[in-house]
Amino acid sequence: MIKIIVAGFNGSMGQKAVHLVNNTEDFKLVGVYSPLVKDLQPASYDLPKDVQVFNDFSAINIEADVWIDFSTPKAVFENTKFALGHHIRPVVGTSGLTDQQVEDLKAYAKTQHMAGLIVPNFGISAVLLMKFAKEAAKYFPEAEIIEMHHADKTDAPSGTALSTAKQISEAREPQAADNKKFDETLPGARGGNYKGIRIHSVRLPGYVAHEQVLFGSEGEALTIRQDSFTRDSFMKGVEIAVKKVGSLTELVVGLENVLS
Ligand SMILES: NC(=O)C1=CN([C@@H]2O[C@H](COP(=O)(O)OP(=O)(O)OC[C@H]3O[C@@H](n4cnc5c(N)ncnc54)[C@H](OP(=O)(O)O)[C@@H]3O)[C@@H](O)[C@H]2O)C=CC1
Ligand SMILES: O=C(O)C1=N[C@H](C(=O)O)C[C@H](O)C1
Repeated sequence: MIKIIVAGFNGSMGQKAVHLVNNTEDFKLVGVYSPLVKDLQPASYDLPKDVQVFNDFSAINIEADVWIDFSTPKAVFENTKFALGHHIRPVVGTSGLTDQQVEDLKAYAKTQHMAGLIVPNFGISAVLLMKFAKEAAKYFPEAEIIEMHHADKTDAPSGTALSTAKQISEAREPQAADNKKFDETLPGARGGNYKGIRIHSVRLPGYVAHEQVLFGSEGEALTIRQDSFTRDSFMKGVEIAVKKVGSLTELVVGLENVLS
């Protein structure tokens, strides 16, 4: 039995994660965490009666194997550190960790002799998009990313877009940073700049999570696109991550590392 805590259980993804845990053989929900939740009735969030509801770190004193995190970009670093420090393996879906924070967490995991998984995107379509983009970058070094999300998403760019940009930048020939002088008559028109890769973030009602990577070269172009139409589509990846995180020996980034 894998004993699980879900952080951010009251959010859109947290509720899906709670449902997944409640309905998966060998998974047991032992606790849920979200700081603003007070006097909550377990039934209102589809929580089994014996689940402990926590609204602050200091009260979390239960035994657990895995910490699923779907909280907020502001909270994810401290949450992950807490889990590692309490020997609960984190499976982190929350976006917003900077490259430096990921490095710091990896180093901290080592000092704690702990492992875990940070997953920018649990969707297989997104995992494949990143794999294909990395491959294409060897031949098409010039790339831009457009990510499109629902209007409630507070952070930009998406974690997936940043992860895609990181992988493209690591795969392509070293390039001079994008230092072309653009005359931005509307500031921000050229998007964010990750090591020379422009990222454009769209936030609109009706969308869930989508990304396009556009590669351009002399006389030709390649576009790779993925679409996540429902939040349920991420849950297969969460299930795999929770089942596989126990076999890892360090803090790892990317679902591809546990897909066989
Ligand atoms: N990796 C992946 O495949 C996916 C990742 N995500 C990411 O997951 C994250 C959550 O997304 P989503 O569910 O849509 O967002 P929501 O805003 O719906 O949920 C976030 C929840 O976290 C709670 N929360 C606030 N502070 C903390 C804290 N310190 N610790 C724990 N919980 C906290 C919030 O509670 P309250 O409302 O009371 O403040 C809220 O219920 C985002 O970063 C998103 O990008 C989303 C989809 C897929
Ligand atoms: O907020 C979301 O919805 C999503 N967030 C993740 C991200 O920032 O990349 C993953 C997916 O895009 C959905």
